[in-house]
Amino acid sequence: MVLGDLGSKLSATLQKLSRTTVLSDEAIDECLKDVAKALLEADVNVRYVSELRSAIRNQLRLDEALAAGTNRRRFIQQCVCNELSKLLTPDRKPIKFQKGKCSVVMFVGLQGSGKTTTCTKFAVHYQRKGWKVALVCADTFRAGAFDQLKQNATKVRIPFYGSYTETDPVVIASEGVAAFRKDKYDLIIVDTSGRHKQETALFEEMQQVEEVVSPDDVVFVMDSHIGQACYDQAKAFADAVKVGSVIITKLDGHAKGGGALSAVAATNSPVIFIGTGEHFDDFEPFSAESFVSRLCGLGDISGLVSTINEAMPLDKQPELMGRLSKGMFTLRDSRPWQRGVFAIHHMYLYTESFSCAAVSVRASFPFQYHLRHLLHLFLCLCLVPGQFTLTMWYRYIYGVSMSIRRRVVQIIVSWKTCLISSLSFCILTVLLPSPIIQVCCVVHVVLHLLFPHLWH
Ligand SMILES: Nc1nc2c(ncn2[C@@H]2O[C@H](COP(=O)(O)OP(=O)(O)OP(=O)(O)O)[C@@H](O)[C@H]2O)c(=O)[nH]1
Repeated sequence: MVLGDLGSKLSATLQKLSRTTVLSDEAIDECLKDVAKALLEADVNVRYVSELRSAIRNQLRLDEALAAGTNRRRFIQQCVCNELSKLLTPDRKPIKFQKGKCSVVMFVGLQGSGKTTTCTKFAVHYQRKGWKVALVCADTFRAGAFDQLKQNATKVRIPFYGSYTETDPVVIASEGVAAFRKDKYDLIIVDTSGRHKQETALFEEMQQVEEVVSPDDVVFVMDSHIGQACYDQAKAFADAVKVGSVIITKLDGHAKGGGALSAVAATNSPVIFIGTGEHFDDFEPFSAESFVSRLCGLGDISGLVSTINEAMPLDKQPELMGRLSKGMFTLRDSRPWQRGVFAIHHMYLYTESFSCAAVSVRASFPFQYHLRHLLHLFLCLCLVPGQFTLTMWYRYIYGVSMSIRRRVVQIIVSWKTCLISSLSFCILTVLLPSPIIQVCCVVHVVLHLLFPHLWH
């Protein structure tokens, strides 16, 4: 999970509060101190941390007016989440593009922040929705920038515009945008050179590009590793051009990520996507509530629902709803959905949302501690072989009585299945490093090897 470090510290703090027997003022103070410490360590700007702390304090003062029976611990956890969400939700709403109306988006940011890669990811995201998308390379500063964009665009089959001979980015940008506008593209994405706030000439050039292409949105691309320096850099860009959205990149590494909060505050613009890897699929739409909820370990049911909506083949949904309403939903029915989840590489998010949701019912469900592992196990059994049904359990039991000779023959016959499922489990063990899963995986692989006929 992105921002894993900050997330685990925040959820540990909030869980510590839930375990406190007497919820005294000291316990609350200590909780707020731990939250502030976790945020500071994650490079969140000092000013915002102290603002957040006093905002939570103010909300807690209202606590006295709470109706009897309200769970104070839950209320405090909710306050922390709400205030963090507020920090990530500026007044300005994300700009909505319309298919059929030609929109231009200009990408700006520091050198090496990941603009060119993010431009392609952004283009791919809209291309998959059926939009007509094009890329323009207005980066003449870095040698090889055009080649990089050309390579990326060719790989994903998106038309592009750039020049090896023209050195003026303003000319390239205006020619490229005019050409694609003429061809009625839905979305034209302009990549610009990376620059630093001290480079006045490059800043002026960026303003000139903005003037000629008149973008509908200017996206500030920020590397999540830059830490406390982020606020000043983001502010310099926001003062120079009309930044309307932010994309945070490289959240897959060891980034502390608190800079995201600073970038939002400095530009007063929402984070629209996050980059979580070098591949074009490593790109996630950003929702402040879901993000903060997962960060605080409170589960993300709305995220799970939207993931399911994305993953489930649309033509299967009415049929599925019908079966659900008749109480006829079986493991077999959930299979296309599971495969869909795999297909869009959301497995991690999916299990994460589930397990977080399990943690959130901790108070009301006595076996909740094991629920998280059971859910992982369930997913592991259902998802990986993609063939598991309840009847398999019975076949396991009957398989034990088979003769050794038949077992050996079966193993030889179905070695491919064994190999694939063993490899799948090894990958799963790496993805979900929980001891129970590891034991289950080993047992499962052994059973596969001993009774391979069960998978036919
Ligand atoms: N791990 C990781 N790497 C990324 C991500 N986004 C981009 N990168 C890598 O960061 C490096 C720089 O990315 P570029 O897209 O070339 O950056 P740029 O902002 O266009 O660079 P300039 O044009 O010099 O300003 C490349 O090696 C990318 O593969 C991300 O989300 N995660």
